[in-house]
Amino acid sequence: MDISVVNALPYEDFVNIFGNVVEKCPLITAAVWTRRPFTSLNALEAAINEFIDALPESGKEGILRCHPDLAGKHLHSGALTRESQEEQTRVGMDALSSAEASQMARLNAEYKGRFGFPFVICARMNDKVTILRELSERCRNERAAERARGIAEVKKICRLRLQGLTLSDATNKL
Ligand SMILES: NC(=O)N[C@H]1NC(=O)NC1=O
Repeated sequence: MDISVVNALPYEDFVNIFGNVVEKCPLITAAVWTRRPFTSLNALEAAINEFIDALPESGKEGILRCHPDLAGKHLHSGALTRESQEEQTRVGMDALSSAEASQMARLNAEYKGRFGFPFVICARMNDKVTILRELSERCRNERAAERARGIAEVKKICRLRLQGLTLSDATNKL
């Protein structure tokens, strides 16, 4: 997909197409539309990252709170966004053994109880073993370090979602 096509999109289309590159945060996409023209997709990604970095810590925590739990109740009820459903399924979060599922539920609850936001990790850059290990280790971090780490993972998820969109039929037909 040519960046000139992206730059020509009215904001309604821009938000429809790119609105979930940060999970359930279309406001970010709507805000960066004003930064057009982008010289490349990397420049669009950079504008999103700058917007996130400029938020107060409460805003960054808000972004984390928009993320569903990994292997949580929404995965099983089919209530996730399409992107999240794909990412979680691809890494086998829907097919955990009962021991893995209960370990994940226990650690997710412990993490949320400690920090007040959910554990976020870029599922597509991990597998279920590394996700469980990271979840267990990151429960021991300080809150500020975890906020920063979670946001770094949000940016990785965003990058992969942007790349996926530029290759997808939806955007190639624009
Ligand atoms: N909680 C969490 O990390 N959620 C996610 N990670 C990811 O790659 N997709 C998600 O929905």
